Amino acid sequence: MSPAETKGPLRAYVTFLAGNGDYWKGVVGLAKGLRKTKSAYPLVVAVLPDVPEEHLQILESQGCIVRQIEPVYPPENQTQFAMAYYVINYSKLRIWEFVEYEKMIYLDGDIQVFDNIDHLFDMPEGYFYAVMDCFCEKTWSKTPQYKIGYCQQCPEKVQWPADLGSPPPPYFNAGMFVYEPRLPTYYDLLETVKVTPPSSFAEQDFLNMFFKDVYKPIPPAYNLVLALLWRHPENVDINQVKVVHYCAAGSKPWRYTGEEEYMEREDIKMLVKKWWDIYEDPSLDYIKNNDDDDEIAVKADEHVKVGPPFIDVLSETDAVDQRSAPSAA
Ligand SMILES: O=c1ccn([C@@H]2O[C@H](COP(=O)(O)OP(=O)(O)O)[C@@H](O)[C@H]2O)c(=O)[nH]1
Ligand SMILES: OC[C@H]1O[C@H](O[C@@H]2[C@@H](O)[C@H](O)[C@@H](O)[C@H](O)[C@@H]2O)[C@H](O)[C@@H](O)[C@H]1O
Ligand SMILES: [Mn+2]
Repeated sequence: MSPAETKGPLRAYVTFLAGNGDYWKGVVGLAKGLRKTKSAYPLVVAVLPDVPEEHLQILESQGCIVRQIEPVYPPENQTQFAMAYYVINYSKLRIWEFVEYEKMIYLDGDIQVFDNIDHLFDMPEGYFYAVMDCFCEKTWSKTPQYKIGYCQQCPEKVQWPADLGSPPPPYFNAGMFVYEPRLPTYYDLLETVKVTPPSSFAEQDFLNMFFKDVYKPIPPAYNLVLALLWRHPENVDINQVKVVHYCAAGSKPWRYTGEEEYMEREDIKMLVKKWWDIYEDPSLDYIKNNDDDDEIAVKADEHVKVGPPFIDVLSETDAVDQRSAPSAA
């Protein structure tokens, strides 16, 4: 059934791919994982210009909708990001311009979905939904919360000291979130990033600041940040986990060696195997059928470019109306 005949507003999952390295394998795994859960929605991949054509064709062969985006850079800064490559993650902000979709679920390329989570699209509009992060890994060592041993996953363990003011508001991991692409929000994001000094967790810190008034935490089952397994096992029921985020050092399944700290754990080995079982399952490969001809899937050599023409068209019509509307999450 082509989008034109589909009932109701368009929805999709979306991920982000940059560089000519091996993250495309994560995206292929994600596409196959969503197919295995029988999700009703496609996977859009926002790709930077440095992603090789060969990788784009692999993604399209797996039924992904490839969308070219331009990079977004933070203002000039001397910041030491927790990981130097985090600077490219600001480009994730481009997914707010995919306004042909009424609602999207963003998933990092190092995430796998093991149970159907389509029901998240039916949560009330106007909020930004994501899972709370953990502050206990070394990547947080420069932050005040790490220095005093405070983590929002166990706020009773170390009280937030009064002389540091009020405790930090709930803070989400930006590897997975439910959001509503809207042009006024998109323009506001791009303008605000220009005047916001970067910090350790790059766009994740920025998004937490930007959406702090509409952020709604959802359970860790929807984005298991692996560190919770050894930092806060009491907060995790591994049998209830629907989405796994392979963000701990050494846990990217397609690069897994088992050598880094915690990587020899049996639960980590089991989750990495579960990822590989999907990645290598030929029955989960995309099979193009004639219905798909009407899909937005593009031919190999002409990736849909999102940019001025599309935005210009909108800005002559709806965007003006939308600007008067309150900006959604
Ligand atoms: O070389 C890279 C690094 C990152 N990413 C994308 O940016 C996301 C965020 O980076 P990463 O997941 O490595 O951060 P982490 O969640 O591990 O901190 C990845 O999942 C990918 O979708 C990418 O495509 N190429
Ligand atoms: O650019 C900043 C990144 O910040 C987040 O990763 C971190 C965070 O989860 C820490 O809490 C963990 O300790 C760490 O391992 C992990 O890499 C997002 O997953 C990623 O998508 C991206 O936004
Ligand atoms: Mn990630």
